[in-house]
Amino acid sequence: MTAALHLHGVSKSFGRVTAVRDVSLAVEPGEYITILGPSGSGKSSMLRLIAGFDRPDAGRVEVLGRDLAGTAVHQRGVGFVFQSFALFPHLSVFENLAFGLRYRKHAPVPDQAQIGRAVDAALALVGLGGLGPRSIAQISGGQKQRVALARCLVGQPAVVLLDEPLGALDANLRDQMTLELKRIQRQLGSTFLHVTGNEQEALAIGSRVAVLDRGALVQIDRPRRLFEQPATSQVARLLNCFNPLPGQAVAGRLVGPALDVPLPGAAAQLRGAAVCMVRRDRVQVDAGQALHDGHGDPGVARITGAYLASEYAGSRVLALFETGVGAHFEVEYHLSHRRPPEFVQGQRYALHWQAADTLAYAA
Ligand SMILES: Nc1ncnc2c1ncn2[C@@H]1O[C@H](COP(=O)(O)OP(=O)(O)OP(=O)(O)O)[C@@H](O)[C@H]1O
Repeated sequence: MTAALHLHGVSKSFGRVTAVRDVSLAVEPGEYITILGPSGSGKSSMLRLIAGFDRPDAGRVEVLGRDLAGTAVHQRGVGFVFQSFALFPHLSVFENLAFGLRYRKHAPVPDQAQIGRAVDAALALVGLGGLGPRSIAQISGGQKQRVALARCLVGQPAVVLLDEPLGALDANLRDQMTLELKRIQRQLGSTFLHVTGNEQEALAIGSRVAVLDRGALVQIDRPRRLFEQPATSQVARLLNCFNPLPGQAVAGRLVGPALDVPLPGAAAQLRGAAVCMVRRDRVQVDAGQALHDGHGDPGVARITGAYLASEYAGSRVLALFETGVGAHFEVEYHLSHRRPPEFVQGQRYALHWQAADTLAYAA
């Protein structure tokens, strides 16, 4: 099957900064790809190269098998939704959508009735049927977001690029639009690339998630696999649900001043500087045997930590411990299936988990 979008070894530098580093990526028609990366990892630069706002220094971009080198922005079959929406404030909602169809350089639509049908269909698709006559000043932020999306979709692009599309919305609207974006994409069956710095958004929306780290594509996987098997410690950090434990790998164990845990499986072969990643919701806390070092059971990893505080976040509680290894160690309790005990501030506890649940990486 011809990929909807195919990047072949695409790179782009600005002076000394390499914003996009040898990225290759094939996206099937109908896929919803989220692109996750920290600030400055090259997410927007990658979208801009696909849209044709910038030219790659090396590599090529293809849409539906067509090499886009030298193809102008408006002839690429690619639509772009800006975080700032970039709507025409003096035009009505209807005219914001109609403008592009009427005046675009490639295949403009002169027929008013045809424009009307296309605009109405796009507004209905994003849930704004009947809002065409309103001025942009008379609609809410969430509605502006939908208008920006409809304006992109009305041109029927083969690939839709969304640059942090939910960034300007408050939390409730963001959740609502997360579902809406997926529904709209499914209904259209078109191909979406959606940039975000938010791991929950990336995992919730993407059929696959592509992770960028310093301009390089370090992993692309289905959300569940990404979550369970992050390819690098950087990917694991980005997912924001692991405790990093830095140390030295020696004879099948990760050791440090306050650390001595078994390395699981093939990771037992690691030597030298390494980091273990421990999922916050996989950790058990025992008050009774706080200082027992756990060497007795090779299947269990254990460190000790002094309880600091808890953070309540609705259906979850995060308990924080000072272990002397790296940053604060966090234990997550999903209240639907376990409750935290009454921790005593300053008291030391044993923090333990199945060694097989540890992820380990060379540092
Ligand atoms: N036009 C430019 N001129 C110079 N440097 C640039 C330009 N565009 C991007 N960069 C640099 O390239 C790197 C990647 O930037 P980019 O905006 O693509 O990252 P990002 O992942 O989208 O970040 P954010 O999430 O903060 O928007 C950064 O170091 C940035 O400063």
